Amino acid sequence: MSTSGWEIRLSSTKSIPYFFNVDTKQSTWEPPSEFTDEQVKTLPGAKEYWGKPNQIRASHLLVKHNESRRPSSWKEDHITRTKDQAVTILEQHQSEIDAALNKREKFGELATQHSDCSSHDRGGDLGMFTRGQMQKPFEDAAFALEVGEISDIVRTDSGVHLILRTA
Ligand SMILES: Cn1nc(-c2ccccc2)cc1C(=O)N[C@H](Cc1nc2ccccc2[nH]1)C(=O)O
Repeated sequence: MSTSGWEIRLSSTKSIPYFFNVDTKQSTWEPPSEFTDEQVKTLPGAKEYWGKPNQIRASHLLVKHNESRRPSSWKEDHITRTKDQAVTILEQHQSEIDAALNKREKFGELATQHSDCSSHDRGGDLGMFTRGQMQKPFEDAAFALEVGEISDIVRTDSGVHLILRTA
């Protein structure tokens, strides 16, 4: 598979890298599936985004509760569920993901439908981040994951999360 015409650009709204083909004008958030990791790293623009040391990429599914730092979201103006109720909801999502054939796909579907984070419309994708950018419990859990791995339930001031490391 030729990588000709493909490059990595930064999405203006979400400062998330995406893949653009200057010849065909195709654009995609994920590298074209036929590209090897090595080919992705040779694309124009790759050095700036994949080259940064100690940078990872992750998606998450957040369920907020009445003690959350900001107990509202795109879904509910005023979130009143308790922390225990939020954990129970997240455990139900965790069971669905565990039972799914394609866990990454199921994770993205559930995050899009149910995450209380504004990243829900990107399947929960938070883009690339380094240590020092996210709340500590989230950072420690995300950096402890292997690429493709999903965390257990993680508690932060924002609520309770499942995290999928994607890069
Ligand atoms: C840290 N972050 N990145 C995005 C984001 C990233 C890419 C595209 C759209 C939104 C949203 C947020 C964010 O703080 N969202 C908060 C909820 C939240 N709290 C978090 C704590 C840790 C990690 C992610 C988190 N998301 C909100 O919507 O109330």
